[in-house]
Amino acid sequence: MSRHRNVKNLDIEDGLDDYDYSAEEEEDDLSPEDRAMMARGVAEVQAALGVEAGKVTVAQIEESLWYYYYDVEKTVNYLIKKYINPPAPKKKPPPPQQPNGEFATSVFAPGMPISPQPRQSLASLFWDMPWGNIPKHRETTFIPPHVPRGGLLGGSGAAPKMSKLQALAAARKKKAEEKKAGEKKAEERAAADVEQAQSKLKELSVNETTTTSSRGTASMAGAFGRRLKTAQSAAQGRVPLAANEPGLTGSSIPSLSTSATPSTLSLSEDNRPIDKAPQSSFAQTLFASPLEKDSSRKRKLPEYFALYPDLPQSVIDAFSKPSPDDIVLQAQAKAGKKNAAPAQPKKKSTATALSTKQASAAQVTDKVSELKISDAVLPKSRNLDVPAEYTKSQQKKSASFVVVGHVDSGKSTMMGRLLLDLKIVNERAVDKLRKEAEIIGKGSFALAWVMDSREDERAHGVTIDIAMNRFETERMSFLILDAPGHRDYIPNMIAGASQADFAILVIDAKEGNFEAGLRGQTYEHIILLRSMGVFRLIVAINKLDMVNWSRERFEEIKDQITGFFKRLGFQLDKIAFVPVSALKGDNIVNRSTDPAASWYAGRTLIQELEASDPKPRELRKPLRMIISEVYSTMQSPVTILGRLEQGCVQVGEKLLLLPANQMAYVKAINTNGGEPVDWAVAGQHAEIALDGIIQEYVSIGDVVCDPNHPVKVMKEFTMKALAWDMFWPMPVDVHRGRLHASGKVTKLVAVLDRATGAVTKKFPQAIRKGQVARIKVEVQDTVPLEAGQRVVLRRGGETVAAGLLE
Ligand SMILES: Nc1nc2c(ncn2[C@@H]2O[C@H](COP(=O)(O)OP(=O)(O)OP(=O)(O)O)[C@@H](O)[C@H]2O)c(=O)[nH]1
Repeated sequence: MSRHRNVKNLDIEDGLDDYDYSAEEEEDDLSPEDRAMMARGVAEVQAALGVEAGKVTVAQIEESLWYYYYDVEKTVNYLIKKYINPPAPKKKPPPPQQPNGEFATSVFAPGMPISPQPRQSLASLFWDMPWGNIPKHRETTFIPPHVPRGGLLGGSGAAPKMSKLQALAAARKKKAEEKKAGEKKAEERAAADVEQAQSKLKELSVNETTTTSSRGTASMAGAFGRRLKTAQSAAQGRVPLAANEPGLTGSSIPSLSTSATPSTLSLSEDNRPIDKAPQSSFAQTLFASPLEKDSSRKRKLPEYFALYPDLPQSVIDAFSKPSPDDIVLQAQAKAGKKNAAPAQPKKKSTATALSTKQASAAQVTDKVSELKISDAVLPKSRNLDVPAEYTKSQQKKSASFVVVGHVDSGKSTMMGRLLLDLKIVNERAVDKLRKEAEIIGKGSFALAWVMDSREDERAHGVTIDIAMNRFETERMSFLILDAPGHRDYIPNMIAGASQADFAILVIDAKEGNFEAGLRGQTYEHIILLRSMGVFRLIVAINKLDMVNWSRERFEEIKDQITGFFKRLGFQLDKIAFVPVSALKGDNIVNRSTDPAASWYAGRTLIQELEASDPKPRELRKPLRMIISEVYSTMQSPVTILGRLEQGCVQVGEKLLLLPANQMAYVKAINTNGGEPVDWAVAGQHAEIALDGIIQEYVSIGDVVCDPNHPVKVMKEFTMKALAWDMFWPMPVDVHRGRLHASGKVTKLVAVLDRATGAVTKKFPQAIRKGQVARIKVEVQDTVPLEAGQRVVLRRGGETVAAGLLE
C-alpha cells in the first residue's frame, strides 16, 4: 500500500547511519488514522450493501475502499458490479465446424489431436494453421492505440480537439472566408476578362529567340503558357502570387484587366517565364534528407526543381522550330506589311545568322538562369526593441494560473462556473452540455465539461490533460490551466504548474473527502507547486453547500492546510482561503446569497485572482520557451505553442530549437487567443508559425531559444534535491515542464543542511525522505537544461525528489 505514501514528516534531519531500513519497509502498514477511516468505511459500505453485504469479504471491501480513497459511494458501486451483480459472462461461441463436420482446433490448443483429415486442396492443406483456423472466441480484439489530439496536450481518438488559440484562429479564418465570398463578384468580372484575354491569345507573337532548338527554351515556351495560366489563375484568386517574385512584379505581369489588349501581352527577355518553381516543403522533404539540411538558412541542395524535368522529345521538338504564328509574321514582314513583326537582324550569311541565333539563345538562357521565383517570402525582422514596445503598449496585466487539487474536488466545475458567471460561456451552451451529460448519467459534470472537452474525459468524468481557457476582467487577462487531479496524470499537472504564475488549490470540504484528498493528491500537488516555484496560492475550499456552509469545517481545513504550508516554507501572506460552492456559484464571481454562508465577508475567488500579481517578467534576458504543442495551421505546417519563460520574440526573428539543434524563422505570432501580433514577451503564451524547419525536428518539451545565447544540451547534471521519499542511485524519470526524459540518479554527492545549504554528510548511501541533497543525474538522451531550472524526479508513478539545477 506504499502507493499512498507521501511526505508526512519533512523534519527528518537525521543522517542515515542510524537509519532503520526495516522500519521504512513497515511503513506500508496502515496508520492509526487510516485504520479508523478504514473501519468506518467498511461499516458504511456494509450498511449500504444491506443483505448483499454477505456476498463480499471484508478484505474485498477494504481493498476497494483503499483504491477509491475511502469513497463509499464508488466502493459500493464497484463491489456491486464486481461481486454482487457481475455482468453475465459472454457465451463462448461454438468452435467453427469444418466442412466435413469435424470441429476445427487451433494448433495451439492444448492436447489437440492432430487431425487425420485427408488433404484435398491448398485450402485444406492449411486448414489447421494458426492463422487460418482460430476459433472466434480465441481471436484477439484489436484496440486502437490512443491517438494524441491536435489540441493542447495529449490525445483522444476523437477528432482533434482545438485549443482556444486554434479555435480563435479558425474563427478568424472563417471571417476571412466570408469576406472572400463578398469579393466573389469582383472575381467573376476578372474571370470574364480572362476569357476575353484568352480568346485573343492566338494573336500573341513569340520572339524568334524562343524558337532556338534547345531543351531549355522549349521548356521556357512551355512555361510561357503555364505562366499565363498562373497569372490567369491568380486573377481568379486561385494561385496567390507573391508580390515580389522576380518576373511577376509590376509591369512584368501581363495585365488581365478589361483594358488589357492582346498587344500588351508580350514578354520582355528579362521577365520571360521559367520552368522552375520554388521548392515546396513536400519537395524538400522528398529530396532533402534531414541530415543534408544545414542548420543555417543556406541550403545545400539546388534551390529549384524543374517542373517537368523529363519532357518527351516530341514536346521539345514542337518548340524547336518557328511557330505557325511566327512563320506568318515573318512572311508578313517580308511582304513589308504594316503590322509586320519587329525587324529581324539582317541576314549576313547562313553561318552568321546561325551564330547570332545561338548567341541570342545563349543570352536568353543566361538570363533565364538568373531568373527564379523566390522561396516563400519571409517577413523581415523589424529589429524592434520589444521590451520597449511592450512598455509603450501599456497592455493589461496578464497572468496564468494552474488549478490543482485531489481528483473530483471540483476544479473543472469551478472553472466552468467562473467562465459562465463572467459570461465567457453562455447559459445556453451549458444547458446543451447538461443535456449531453445527462444522457450518459453525468448531469452534475455539465460545468466541468466546459473545460473537459475530450471524449474520454467526459466519459470517465475525470480531467486527463491540461485544459486551457482564457478570460479577461477589466483589470487583467488570465489564462486558466486546469490540471488533472488523478494521480496517473501528475506529469500533466507538473507541466501545467511549470507554466503558471500562481495556483488555485481546490479542496473538497465534504466529510471524509478532505481527509482522503490529504492522503491523495492534495499534499502531492502542494509539494509539487512548491518544487515548481509557485508560491502564490488561492485555496478554494469547495462544496461547502454539502456541509451546510459550516464555518467550523472551513476553519478546520484551513488550519490543517496552513500547518502544512508553514512546514513547506510557503509565505503565508501569499496564501488566501475562500469558501465556495462551484456547483451553485457561491463566492466564485458572485457573493453567496445563502444565509448559511453569511459569516464569510472576504474576497470572492475572482477578487482574489485580480489581487494576484504575476511572477516578474524577465524581458531583457535571452529567449527561452518550452514547446507545449506542435501542430499545423494555415500559417505554417510547423506551428508551435508555448509559454515564453523569459525574453521576447518577434516576427522575422531566427530561433534555435533544441535538442534538434535546428534553426527556424518566425513567420507569424499569435497571442491572446489567436490575435496576430508582431511580438510576444515573457509570461505570454504564444502561437508561433515557423518557417525553415520540418515538423520532424520539433517535439513537445523542446526548447526554443535565442541562437546567440543557446541553452546547453546536457546528458548529466547536478541538482539540489528535496527528497520526497527515500532514494539512492536508481532509475528515475526527469520532468522539466513538458519535458520528460528517462534517466538515473548516478551519484549522491552530499546531504545538505536545509537551512544553510552546508554539507552535513558526504557521499551518503541513500537520501532519506525530507532530506536535501546534492545529487548527479544522468539522462538517456541529451536534454536542453540550464542552471536555476526546476526539475522533478519520479519513479514508478511516485515523486521521489524535486529541486533546482545547479
Ligand atoms: N455539491 C457540489 N458538488 C460539486 C461542487 N463542485 C463540484 N462538484 C461535483 O464534483 C464532481 C467532480 O467535479 P469535477 O469538476 O469534475 O472535479 P475535478 O476536480 O475537476 O476532477 P478531476 O479533474 O478529474 O480531478 C462533479 O460531479 C461536480 O458536479 C460543489 O461545489 N458542490
